Amino acid sequence: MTAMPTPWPATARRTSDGSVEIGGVALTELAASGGTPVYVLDELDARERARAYRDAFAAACAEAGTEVDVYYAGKAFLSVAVARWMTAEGLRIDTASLGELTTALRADVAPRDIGLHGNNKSEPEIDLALRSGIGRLVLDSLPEVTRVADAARALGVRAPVMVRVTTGVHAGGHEYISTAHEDQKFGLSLAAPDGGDSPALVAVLAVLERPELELLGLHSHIGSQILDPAGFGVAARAVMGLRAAVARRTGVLVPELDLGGGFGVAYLPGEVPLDPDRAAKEMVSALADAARELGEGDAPLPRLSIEPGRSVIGPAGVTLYTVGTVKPVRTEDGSTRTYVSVDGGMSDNIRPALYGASYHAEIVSRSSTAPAVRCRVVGKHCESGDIVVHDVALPGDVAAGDLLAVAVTGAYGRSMASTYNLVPRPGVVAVAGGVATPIVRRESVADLLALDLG
Ligand SMILES: Cc1ncc(COP(=O)(O)O)c(C=O)c1O
Ligand SMILES: N[C@@H](CCCC[NH3+])C(=O)O
Repeated sequence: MTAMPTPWPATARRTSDGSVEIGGVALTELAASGGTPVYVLDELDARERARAYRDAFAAACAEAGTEVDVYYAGKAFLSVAVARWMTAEGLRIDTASLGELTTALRADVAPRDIGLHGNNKSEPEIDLALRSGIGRLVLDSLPEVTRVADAARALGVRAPVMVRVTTGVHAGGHEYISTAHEDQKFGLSLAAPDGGDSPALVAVLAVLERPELELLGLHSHIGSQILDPAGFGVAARAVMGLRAAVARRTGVLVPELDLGGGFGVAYLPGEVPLDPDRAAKEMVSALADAARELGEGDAPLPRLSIEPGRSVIGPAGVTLYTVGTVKPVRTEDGSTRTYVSVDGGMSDNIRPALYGASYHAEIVSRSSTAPAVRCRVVGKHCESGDIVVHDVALPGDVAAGDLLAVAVTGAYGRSMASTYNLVPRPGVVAVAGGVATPIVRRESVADLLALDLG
């Protein structure tokens, strides 16, 4: 039995017959009993990653004399079971919709350990957040300050809030997933082009004027799939600057800063993920440097929070497909590429089509001594952009019936899945200690037809 290297999950092993098991569960058996495609989540791997963030940030913060809360960003993938794993490892849960919030509550996450994001929160979202007493709502615009304050007044509660700011730091893997540059929909800008108050400062002052709101902190999320931690430091300093401006103007020292998620992972063999220890040190030293430069002297550093999603659940997940049609195709440069079709595609993983994202795949039902050939793994949808893996070397004898696993699909796979072509969404199975536990049921055509009102 051989452990499989990055980007495969921690417990992935190739056995002596060449097939692969994860969490002690043979993928061939999993496919035979439940069918494919299926998302497989290595519980131990996900929990280890959650602990790594908790421990790295707790250590860096303790050294600097402050504390940290780690919120797992449920948008990466949330189910009741995953919410429970995360809280068992000491993480809180960050949600971004009624569905995510309801799932976290269904998992019995303590409401005070839940956060709610959204640039356009609905009335039912705000209402559920306030009624259940969640720990924080992250406000994203000036109108939302009024809406949440009014809703809190109507319910007779005080709403704990943060204000999300955009620092101008442009970081991350793709324009669509960078979130702190100026020309996009999230947050309130720190920039004050006309020399007046920045939109972020205006919103903070508006929060402080409403007694129904309790200002917990300032929030910055600069993007996703970030591999260089420097951007976190720049953002931390910028938010510390706003905190100082608020203190000068009002005397209020905002107690907490959330520096968001976005920690990058290795999708391909040989890639180096962002190390949680490095990210923690970068963020915390930037906070301490900024405090010193701002002349805050002995004042305590703000409490820190972060919101990792992808880096906790992404590498813990693989998608298991069955190979169907295999077709050699002549390319424009005169060479041959083998198109390997699988029984899923862009409906279970939109990231290659949406972001040009790269993935790694291997045959996991057997080993082969056949020389490798250049392959493109494609789905079953009516779209030529329905690509699962752009370029991968697979054994030349790859054939219908082989099982193929794609690595690092635990984040933004199932959570961004669609039913394009009325293809039902795959289920999610957690594997650990030799046991496979379905945690999200596979959708069926009957489920889809149940929505069709005729
Ligand atoms: C506000 C916020 N927090 C956390 C995350 C999680 O990001 P990631 O999954 O890259 O860690 C996102 C998504 O990018 C986000 O928008
Ligand atoms: N969905 C994106 C990242 C999330 C962006 C959320 N702010 C991805 O798959 O990479």
